[in-house]
Amino acid sequence: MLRRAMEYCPPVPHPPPSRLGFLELLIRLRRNPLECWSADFFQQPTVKLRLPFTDVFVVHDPHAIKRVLMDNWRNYPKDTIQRRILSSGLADGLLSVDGERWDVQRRTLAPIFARRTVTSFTMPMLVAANELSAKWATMGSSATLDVAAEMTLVTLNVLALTIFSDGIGGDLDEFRMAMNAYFSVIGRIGALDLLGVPKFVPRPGHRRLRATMAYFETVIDRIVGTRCRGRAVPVDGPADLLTLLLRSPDPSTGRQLSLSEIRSNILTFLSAGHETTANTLAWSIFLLSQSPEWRSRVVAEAERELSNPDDDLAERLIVTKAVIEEALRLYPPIAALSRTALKADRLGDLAVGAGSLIVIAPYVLHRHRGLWSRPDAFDPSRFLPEVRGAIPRFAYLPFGVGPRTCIGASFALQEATIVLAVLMRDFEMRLLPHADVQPLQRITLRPAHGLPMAISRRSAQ
Ligand code: HEM
Repeated sequence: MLRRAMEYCPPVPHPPPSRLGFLELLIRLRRNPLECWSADFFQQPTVKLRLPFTDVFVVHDPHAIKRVLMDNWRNYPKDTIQRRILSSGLADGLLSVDGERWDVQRRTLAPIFARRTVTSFTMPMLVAANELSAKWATMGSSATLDVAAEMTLVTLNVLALTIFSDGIGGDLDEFRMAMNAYFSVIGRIGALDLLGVPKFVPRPGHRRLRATMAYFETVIDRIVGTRCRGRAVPVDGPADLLTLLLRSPDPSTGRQLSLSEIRSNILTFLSAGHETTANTLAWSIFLLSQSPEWRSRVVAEAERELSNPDDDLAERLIVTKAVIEEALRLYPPIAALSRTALKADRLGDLAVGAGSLIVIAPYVLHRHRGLWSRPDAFDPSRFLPEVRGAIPRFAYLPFGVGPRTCIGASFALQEATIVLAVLMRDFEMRLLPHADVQPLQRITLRPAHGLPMAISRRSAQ
């Protein structure tokens, strides 16, 4: 009882008590889609809505989720809104392609993200975490920083070190600024998208987006060109993702990815793996700043395990990983997934017409009253190995599920675990008193006003 009274429930927008009208829905979708979920969505398994242009099924019934994302997944391709929001400009990458092209790319890329390859990236992940720690250590005894922005630096650095181990070959800051510009344009759901206005009708900011894409392509082409002449990859090339991409044949046909597919996939990994993991880290640090109990457990584990940095390091950081998984539950970086029904289907008792829009929102699912106890409370113990198996399989989907599940899930979990452990071992991080921390859904779910914190070295205390 006492424990419950002390439980920390982190900030979220207060759900409107009743459904929103269409105009209010449009306004809130543009401002912050999290504000659209009225209280009933957190209680009902599946909700059918009629919008002017289509029926929408908001699906949080585990059986129906299984049908849409696994059993009948070919009937539910990504819809145009998700395609535009998540993958603008990444036309040939795994996130965007469908049908036969997706089959080939997924088969070809799967071994690159297999467990053994990912654990071999422990060292570059540690290098990036230690570089950030060394930078913070030079900043004096009580520096103040936007920790959310710092996390985007470290995750971009991890990707730079694991994709191109010999560096981006230019200015990492310039690349990061281009990434920020890219995300600020693609992250907004506008009325033109909701009303199904075709792609050729210009959206605000999209001219700038084309210039940013051209910049990325030039940088990546220069790196690929330096690494290999034509398709000849040096046999002693570095053991990084670029080498794996250049070498990987499709296991079924032996065909290699084209240079354009390689370029799109590098860009896809950079954009799909950068902000998502950065926000996971930012939310984990924020949640730990509010919980002395979990903070000291993570610090004790980090001090014990980081002294032995083998490839299995992340697997030994059990408490740290539980905190990250709880942060992914409360603030899932991809807060909503959407699909279109190609043909008519049934989801339980409901008939779904061809062309209907299906929305599955991890943000709602993870706080669903019918699936979780104390859904709004921060409690990483739900994810400790002895009880984790009790979480229903389709109740927790930070990485999606089924054939189109996130290919980088183990990469992201390993990276976030290692970086969080290093920073918690080395620093005390306190939220500034005036900080107003609120989640905002753009392309990813991030703290709306950053995460201003006072940082001081733990060894110096
Ligand atoms: C915490 C970090 C991450 C989260 C929360 C996340 C989440 C997701 C989700 C929810 C999907 C499925 C979307 C859908 O079904 O519509 C997805 C797909 C994908 N993710 Fe991640 N992701 C993360 C990190 C990464 C990383 C590090 C990479 C690569 C380096 C990556 C690459 C991809 C790709 C390529 C896909 C498309 C897979 C396909 O369609 O076959 N992600 N991610």
